[in-house]
Parts: sequence; structure tokens; C-alpha cells
Amino acid sequence: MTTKDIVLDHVSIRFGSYTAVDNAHLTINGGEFFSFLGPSGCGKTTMLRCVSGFSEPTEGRVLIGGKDMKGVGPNKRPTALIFQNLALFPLMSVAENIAFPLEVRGVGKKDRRKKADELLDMIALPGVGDKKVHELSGGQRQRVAIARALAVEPDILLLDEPLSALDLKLRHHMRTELRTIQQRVGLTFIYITHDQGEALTMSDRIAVMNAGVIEQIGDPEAIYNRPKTAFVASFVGETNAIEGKVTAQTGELVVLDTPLGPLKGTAAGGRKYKPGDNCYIFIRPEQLELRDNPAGENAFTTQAVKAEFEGNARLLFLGANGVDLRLTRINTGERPADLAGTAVHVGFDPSKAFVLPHSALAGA
Ligand SMILES: Nc1ncnc2c1ncn2[C@@H]1O[C@H](COP(=O)(O)OP(=O)(O)OP(=O)(O)O)[C@@H](O)[C@H]1O
Repeated sequence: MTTKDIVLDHVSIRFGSYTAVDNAHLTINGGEFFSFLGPSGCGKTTMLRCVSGFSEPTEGRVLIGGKDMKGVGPNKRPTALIFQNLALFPLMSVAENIAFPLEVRGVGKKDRRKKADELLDMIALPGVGDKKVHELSGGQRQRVAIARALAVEPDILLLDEPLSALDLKLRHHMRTELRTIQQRVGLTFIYITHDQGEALTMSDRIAVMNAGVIEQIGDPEAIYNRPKTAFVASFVGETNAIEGKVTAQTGELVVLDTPLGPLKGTAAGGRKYKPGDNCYIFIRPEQLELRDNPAGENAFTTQAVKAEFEGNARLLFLGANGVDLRLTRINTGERPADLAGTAVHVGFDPSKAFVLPHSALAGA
């Protein structure tokens, strides 16, 4: 256990009869970049407020560095919080902004400036201390906000959707920046986002939340390639969900009777199914393949509805027997035949598709 470890010990947070966080039980390791990922209203901010000390759990305990935080206010916790709205002071210089929390703590002017300059080096903005905030770009301002949060030398940085006000290109750039800063300072970062791309690219581990419940905790590869619930499979990344009933299972391979005929996939998480169980088979658009004919296992014929060009990839919208599917292909630089309006044969490898019990999908 280090001072940077956080334990959420069976934490539930209720507002009246409404449960915003339901029995969260996990350890975030010191130095980890840990994200809570989930749709709006799933309880991410409520969870973070509990770690920062702005609210207390209704049940359970929050431990930081092994110490129970009950009754310990936000100022007394080794955490610093960064919001989407940075609230930098427009009339102060960049260095004054960064050093402001130190001024509040009575640190002298010279030491404040020294610390601000060190932090500017750390966020790769050396020499801008005397500029005004409005002279910086959005991404630079974001880094200054991080430097200001780091000025008080917290063990844990809590980030609540800090990139959502930035434009797309800058957001992508800042993902790399944030990860680099986190690795440089070696602090625990707890990051909250509804953007799965952000969570996948930056995090060591991700907790996927749905309606107050943590549905899965894992590294980005596990979350994307081995989702444990229908919600995680449908929330993280694009996927095709095909409903069906189990007819047989041999080892990991499960056969489902679906509107597209019998389809075979892999039982996610080593689950065992009985004939008649209602399930989904999930297959990513990039794992669906165009075939020359409908013969063979896991192959069927669909109607191509339309094609979209996305630059790096081509997206094909398919439909058959009331099932809508999406298939993506990498753009090879050559224009393929226009398939819209034609019958196309499609198939997939059973090891690339996973079968999960029927339950709520994201956005459903
Ligand atoms: N002080 C409060 N009183 C009553 N209900 C609250 C309070 N704070 C949050 N909630 C409710 O708890 C649920 C979770 O809210 P929370 O802000 O944690 O969600 P979130 O996942 O962070 O969403 P967003 O991404 O939109 O901020 C919501 O339904 C919200 O309305």
C-alpha cells in the first residue's frame, strides 16, 4: 500500500431513495492512470466527489494510502481536482495562476515563482510564465490548469472530463500530453469520461459504469476485446449485436439460432449456457468479412443498404431479416465496387465474436 493507493470499500452513494453509486468495490493502485467510463448520469462525478471529499459515501469507506477518509475535508486530502471549466484567473500571469494555491498557503514570492517555472518545464511550456492566460491556446491553458493542480504536490489528481470543452483535434493531442505528464510525475490519475476513445488511449485500467454499477474493470484491451456484459460490449467501441437463442455449446463455442440462421461465437468469460438461453452474439464491424459466397460456417447473405467513406475506412450498412449490421474495411487507396443496393455475402470467425447473456445494451 502506498500513499497514492485508493480503496473504494463497498461504496454506495444515495440521494434519497435514488442510488447514484451502487456498491463500488475496487483498489486503484498508486501511479495508475485509472478511468471511470460511462454514459451521462451513470454516477462518475458522484464517485469522484467522494474521493475528493466534497461528499461522503452513504455506505462503505474511501481509503487513501490505507487511511479511512471519513470526516477528512477536501483540503486535508492528498488530492487535487481538475474540471472541464478550468477557472484560470484572466488578470493574472501564467506563473501567478500556477502559483496561486501556494500563495494561499503563504509560500513566499520567490519560492512560488521557482515552483511555477519548474512546473512550466514539466508541462513543456518553459518561458511562458509572464504571459497572460488569454495569450495561450486552449491546449496550453489546459496544461497550465494541470500545473496549477500539481503545485500543491498532491498524490492523486482527479480529472472530471477535462478535455470536453476542447475541439476534436486538440482533444486527441491532449490525450497524449496527459498520459506523458502522468508518467513523468508518477501520480495516480483518476479520470472521468464518457468518451471511450479517451479512456482506451490513456488508461492503465478502466471501470465501465452503467446506472451506478461498475460492470467491468480491466485494461483497455480486455474491455474492448473481452467485454463481460452486453452493456460493456455495446458501449465501448462500435459493434453489431445479433439476438438469438442458444442451441448448443461445445467447450467455448456456442451456437445461436438467430434471424440470420445459426451463428457461432465464443462464450465470453468462460460462461456456460443451456439450450434456449436468450443471448446476444457481438461482432465488431472490423471483424465482419465480405465473402464470395454464402457457403460455410457463420456465413449469410445480406442486402447492402449504403456505403460511407470515412477516409481511413469504408463503412458498409447491411440489413437482413430485420437485423442491421455495419461492416468496416480499411481504405486501401483503391475505390471498391459500389455495393449499395446489391446482395452481399458476409461471414465471421467464431473466435472473433462473443456471446453474452441478453441484458440492457448501451443507449437502449
Ligand atoms: N446532489 C444530488 N442530488 C440528487 N441527485 C443527484 C445529486 N448529484 C447527482 N445526482 C444524480 O445522480 C446521478 C449520477 O450523477 P453524476 O453527476 O454522478 O453522473 P455522471 O456520470 O458524472 O454524469 P455526467 O457525465 O452527465 O456528469 C444522476 O442521475 C444525477 O441526477
